[in-house]
Amino acid sequence: MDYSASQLNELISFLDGLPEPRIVMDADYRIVAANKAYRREYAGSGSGGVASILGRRCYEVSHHFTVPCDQAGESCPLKLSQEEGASRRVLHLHHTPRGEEHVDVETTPVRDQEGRIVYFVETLRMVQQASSRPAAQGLVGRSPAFQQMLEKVLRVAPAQATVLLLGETGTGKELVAQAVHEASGRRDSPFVAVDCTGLTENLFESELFGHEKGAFTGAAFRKLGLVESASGGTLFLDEIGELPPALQVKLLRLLETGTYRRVGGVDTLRADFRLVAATHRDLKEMVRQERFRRDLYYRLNTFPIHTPSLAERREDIPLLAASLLERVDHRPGRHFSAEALAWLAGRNWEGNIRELRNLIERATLMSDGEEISAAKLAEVADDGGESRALAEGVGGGADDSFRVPGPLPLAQLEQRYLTWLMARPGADVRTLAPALGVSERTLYRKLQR
Ligand SMILES: Nc1ncnc2c1ncn2[C@@H]1O[C@H](COP(=O)(O)OP(=O)(O)OP(=O)(O)O)[C@@H](O)[C@H]1O
Repeated sequence: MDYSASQLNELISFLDGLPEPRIVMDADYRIVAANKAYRREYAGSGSGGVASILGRRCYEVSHHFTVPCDQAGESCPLKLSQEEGASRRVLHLHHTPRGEEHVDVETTPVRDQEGRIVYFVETLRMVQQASSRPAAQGLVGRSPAFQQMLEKVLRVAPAQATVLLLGETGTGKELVAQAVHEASGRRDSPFVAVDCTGLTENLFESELFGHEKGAFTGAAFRKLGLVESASGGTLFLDEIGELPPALQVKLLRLLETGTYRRVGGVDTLRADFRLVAATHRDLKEMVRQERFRRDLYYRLNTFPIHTPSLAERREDIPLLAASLLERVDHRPGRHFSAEALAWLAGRNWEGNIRELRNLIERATLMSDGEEISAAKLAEVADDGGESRALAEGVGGGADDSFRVPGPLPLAQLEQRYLTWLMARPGADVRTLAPALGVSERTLYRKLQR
C-alpha cells in the first residue's frame, strides 16, 4: 500500500475540520480513524470513547452484526463503493449512544498515488426528518418499506424536482411532503398545503393566484394567493387527482410558464415554489380513461414516491402506536399492554395511520387506568365485533403460517415473528415467553421495540 502514515494523518486532520461525523476504514471494514465530529456525536464518553471503536469493524459498531451488512440483508456502501470505485450513499439504521437512529451514510474511496483504493471515508449524516424510536412528532418508522421511502425523500429533497406522492389514504402523504420541505434548502420559507378536493374554477384561481381589490363583488381588498405565500418555499397540492379538467389546464400553464396573474390583475408575476403533489388515486389509469391530462401527469411524475400502507409496514405498528399515543394523550404513564400492541399489529387498517390514530384516541378517552388493554381497543373498534372476537381469542382471521418475503436481517425477522405470534388468537406474553425460552420481561421489551 503506497499511502504513508503521514498522509493518513494529513487526511485525518483535514477530516477533523469538517462539520459532519466521518470515519476512515480499510477494505476489511476496520475503523482506522474518526474525526472530531464523529467522536463528539457517536463515540461519546462512558463507552470508552473513540478508543473503543478503533480497530473494530464498522458493522459491529453500527449494527451489532457479526458479518458485513451485505451478508446480513442490507446494502453495504463500502462494498458498493469498492466495486464501483466511486462514492455510494445508503440509508441505514445505526446504533448510536442515543439508541437506534436513521443515518444517511456516504462512502468515498481514498486512493494512493498509483490510483489504488487504500481507504474509505464514511460520512454519517443524521436524519432529522424521521425517527426509529417513539417520537412526539414527525415521521416514525423502521421497516424496510418505510426506509425505502425515506431514502427517496432524502435523495430528492435537496433538488428542485417535483415530487409525486402516491399512496393509500392515511399513509402520511402530507407528513412526507413536509419532510421533503424540511430536508430541502427551502426549509426556512413557507410550506403551503392546498387540498384540491372540491375546488371550483373561481375558487382555484383566487385561492392560488390571489385577487386584486375590486376584481369581483366582495373583493374589498387585494388578497395574496397561495402561490405567492409559498414563495421561496414548497407548495403541496393534496388530492391532485380530484382536480377538474379545466383546472388541470390552469395548473399546467402555471407549471410550464412559471408565471401567473392575480384575478383582476394585469401584472405577470413569477412563481417561485417547489411542487409536491399527492393522490391516493391511480393517476396512470385516470390518464388512460382520459380523466387526467397526460401532459400534466408527465409534468408531475418527475419523481414518484410510494407511501407504504400499514399492511406493507406491519412491523412498524407497535412503534407508530406508541408515538401516536404520545401525541393524542399527555397523561403520564399511559401505555399499551403487550397484548394491546400485538392486537393492533395483527389487525387490518384500511384507513392506515389515520385510522390507527383515531382508534387510539378513542381508546385513550375510554380508558381510566394507565394501561390500555387489547379488550378496550376491541371495544372501541367499529368493525362489528370481529375485533372483539380476535382479542378474546374465539374468532378466526389470523393466518396460521408465518411467512417472510425473502431473506431478512435476523433482528427484523425476530420482530416480524413476534408480532405474528402475538397477533394469533389467545396469544399472551405469559404463555408465550416460556415457549420462546425468554423471560416475560424480555419478551415485553422486544415487543415494545
Ligand atoms: N410515519 C408516520 N409517523 C407518524 N405519524 C404518521 C406517519 N404517517 C402518518 N402519520 C399520521 O397519520 C395521520 C394521517 O397522515 P396524513 O394526513 O399525512 O395522511 P395522508 O396520506 O395525507 O392522508 P389523505 O390521503 O387522506 O390526505 C396524521 O395524523 C399523521 O400525523
